[in-house]
Amino acid sequence: MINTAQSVVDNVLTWDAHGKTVTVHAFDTTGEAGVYISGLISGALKQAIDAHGKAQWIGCGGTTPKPIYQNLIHAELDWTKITLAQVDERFVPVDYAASNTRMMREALAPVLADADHTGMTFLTLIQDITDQDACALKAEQTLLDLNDGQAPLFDFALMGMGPDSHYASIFPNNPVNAEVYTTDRLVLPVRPHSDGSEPALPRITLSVPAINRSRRIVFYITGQTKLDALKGASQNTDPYTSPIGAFLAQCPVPVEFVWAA
Ligand SMILES: O=C1O[C@H](COP(=O)(O)O)[C@@H](O)[C@H](O)[C@H]1O
Repeated sequence: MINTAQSVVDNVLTWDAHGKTVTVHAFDTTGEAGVYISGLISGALKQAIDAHGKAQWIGCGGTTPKPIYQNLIHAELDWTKITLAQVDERFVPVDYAASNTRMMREALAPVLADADHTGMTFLTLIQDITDQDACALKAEQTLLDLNDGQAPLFDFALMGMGPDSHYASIFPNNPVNAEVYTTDRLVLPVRPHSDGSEPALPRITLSVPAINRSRRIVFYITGQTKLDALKGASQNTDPYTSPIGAFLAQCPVPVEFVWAA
């Protein structure tokens, strides 16, 4: 275990990282964590619908969040008033095994909009599978169209982090890191690495300024390896080598982590 000075109160771990406090809600099981996070999401969506008549949120891909999405379908929500967009995606057809879109559609199927539009709207970032740059531009336009040409404000962001400390499709040592924190773009293409490190596939990601346009940002991570990676990377704010550390340092809203052993 990484030796970061931390305090633990009522299963909440905290430590300092460059003047900010990293807060981790710890659970013994993924089942308990899943119930907790789906409660956070449904609460935020309900609150947004009550306040603005609609809710918009973003969700990550990978393997960890699938049970969260499967849990969420049991929430009593007016799904027709909700739009879910992706945090990031592999630039692959949406029926491929590697597709985050495929995973999210499968997990959320019972509440997704059908042909009659009675359900939650799901916006995939894959808006063009022939050209990665065009795909990112079209995905950005789709997000703008959702909000009468304005950049959207998300009511909730469900984020994940890999053991290499990448989040969204923002990986250590990728050239996109030079612009993804400061760009005016909402969506950027991410080129694959050729040295065998991740990302092996081309990707499409929301930019950091786009993710920052969230009222609440919650990362869900599991296992000791990821917790240790978070502790280590949170002490390094270099956007090139330590994506999550850089994200925490710049984020204008408090970021929360939920961790299950
Ligand atoms: O590649 C990705 O990885 C991260 C973490 O995924 P996990 O499988 O370790 O949970 C995920 O948040 C991101 O959306 C995904 O594209």
